[in-house]
Amino acid sequence: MTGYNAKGDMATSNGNHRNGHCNGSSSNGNGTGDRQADDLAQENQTYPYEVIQEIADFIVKGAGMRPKIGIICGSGLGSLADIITDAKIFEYEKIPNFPVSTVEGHAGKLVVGHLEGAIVMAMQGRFHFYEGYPLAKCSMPVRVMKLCGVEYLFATNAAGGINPKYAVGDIMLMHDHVNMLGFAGNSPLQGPNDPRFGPRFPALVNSYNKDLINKALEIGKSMGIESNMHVGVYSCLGGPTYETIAELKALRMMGVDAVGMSTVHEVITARHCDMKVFAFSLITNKCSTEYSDMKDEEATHEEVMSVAKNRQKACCELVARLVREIQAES
Ligand SMILES: O=P(O)(O)O[C@@H]1C[C@H](O)[C@@H](CO)O1
Ligand SMILES: Nc1nc2[nH]cnc2c(=O)[nH]1
Repeated sequence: MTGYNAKGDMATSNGNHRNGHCNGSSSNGNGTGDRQADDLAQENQTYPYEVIQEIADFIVKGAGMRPKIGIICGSGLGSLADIITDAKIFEYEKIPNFPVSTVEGHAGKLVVGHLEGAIVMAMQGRFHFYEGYPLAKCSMPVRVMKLCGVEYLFATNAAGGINPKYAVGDIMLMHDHVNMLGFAGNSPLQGPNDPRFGPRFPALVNSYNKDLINKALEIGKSMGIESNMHVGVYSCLGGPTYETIAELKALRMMGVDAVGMSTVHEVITARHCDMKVFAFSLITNKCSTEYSDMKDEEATHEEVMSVAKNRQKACCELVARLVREIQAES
């Protein structure tokens, strides 16, 4: 199989670099390297269709089943994959050309199995821009899901609540996003477009499936958590820093309700290849937009993980029941 380095570029050796911080030096073994090929590879951070196909084939063959729904577990929400039965588990290290998870709360396992009658594949661990991965690499698994047969992407995340009405532990169903990394000229679709995945210029106005949002709201009602559920706008920043008050103010002025460090590039990649998307944020911390509100407490990843742990039951139930409804309709 073709080797790709940690930047998602073609490597000329057959070694799969497993470290997110590859030095980018030539790997053709002669010490000088084919500079032209290296430069081209650096520019082209996308994975060729054939490589994605090989990874998908590896997973489908290894699992012995073809998933219809893909789930990305946010920070501390890995238990979403624990409710999958008859599971075949793939450690990221053992999947050819797959990146590795480097963040606490992201176990680095792909779980394929049954949930509520549907075949699903769940990522226990996603890839973030701040880990040193280009966006195309962060969202490469979404394309793998597509070629495995996935039609629906469920993306979940932990996020800070900017909307003053949001409380810690609330769930915000995403109905739109502000792509801050995109504002800065960064996209998972940068580089040559392969029309086998999707069009050069995809539209994103209907990215978040309204039917799935409505179903989730109904499920929330029947779970008795409707007052802890919102529909709102998420924005992804590059991280790994949490935001300053001035940044939070600016995001709020732009209509952002919750802020995180993921999901948007996954959604863009999923919509590009025509998957139906459902996404939600678990509000793990409140973000104040006023200096006068500043208290001693600051956001920490420990707090994020602890809130996610406390709310995992509700998140699992929401996901499971939505999967059941999708399965019942098909
Ligand atoms: O993977 P997600 O977006 O759920 O993780 C959020 C963003 C950072 O990775 C981390 C910060 O606490 O949580
Ligand atoms: N950027 C960002 N990501 C988060 N993930 C969980 N909480 C936060 C937050 O407050 N800001």
